[in-house]
Amino acid sequence: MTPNLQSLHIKQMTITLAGETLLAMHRDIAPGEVLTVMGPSGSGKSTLLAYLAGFLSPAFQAQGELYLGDKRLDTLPAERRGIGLLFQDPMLFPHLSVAGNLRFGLPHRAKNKRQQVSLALEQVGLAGFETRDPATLSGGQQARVALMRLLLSQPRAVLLDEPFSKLDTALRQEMRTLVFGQLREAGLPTLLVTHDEADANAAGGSIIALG
Ligand SMILES: Nc1ncnc2c1ncn2[C@@H]1O[C@H](COP(=O)(O)OP(=O)(O)OP(=O)(O)O)[C@@H](O)[C@H]1O
Repeated sequence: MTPNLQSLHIKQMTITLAGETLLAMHRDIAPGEVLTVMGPSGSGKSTLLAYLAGFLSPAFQAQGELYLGDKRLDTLPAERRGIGLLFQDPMLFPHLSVAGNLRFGLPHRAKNKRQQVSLALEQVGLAGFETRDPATLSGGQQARVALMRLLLSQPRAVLLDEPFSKLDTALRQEMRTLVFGQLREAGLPTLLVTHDEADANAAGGSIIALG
């Protein structure tokens, strides 16, 4: 089934903190596009991600609207927005096997779960890893499982928060190619927050500088 690809629309967004404007943005992110956001500490990168994902602290006031295609998101709670997140820590569940972690990503109604999990592992060079305990995987292998758990959850848009910063240099380039390749192939609008210019270059899209 081909998913219905849609753009993410950030419309007239202004976020204020104690009466001061912290962030303002008006931007569309097309299917398969990666928009990179860079900026110094305190410039509002985490705040932007929290606004988009739906867990902005009540300390902030947000104005504007957020849409995925023509569906309004900013009035929906986080779990109904269809936005997937990938952080610097893979955050695999330690009490579940690799397959259990991937099955967790799959929607309840998904068919052929076992097959989908095996296929996802094959796609990232981890065929046969189903029964492994995540703690026995290398950092790069854990990052691959986290990526596939995200994709299996069928997000409609993706937020990446410094996703490569914990990986060593050699692995970092490999993971950039894998992550951006998979997200582009899936046609997902993606927003990347990073301090690393090499991440931004690998993402291949526009760059917004905050602060
Ligand atoms: N819950 C909160 N209540 C009040 N102020 C906050 C809260 N969270 C963040 N801030 C403030 O909002 C501003 C933006 O913070 P934010 O965490 O978004 O920056 P950042 O760009 O992600 O920084 P870093 O790169 O250090 O993670 C900062 O001035 C910070 O002190």
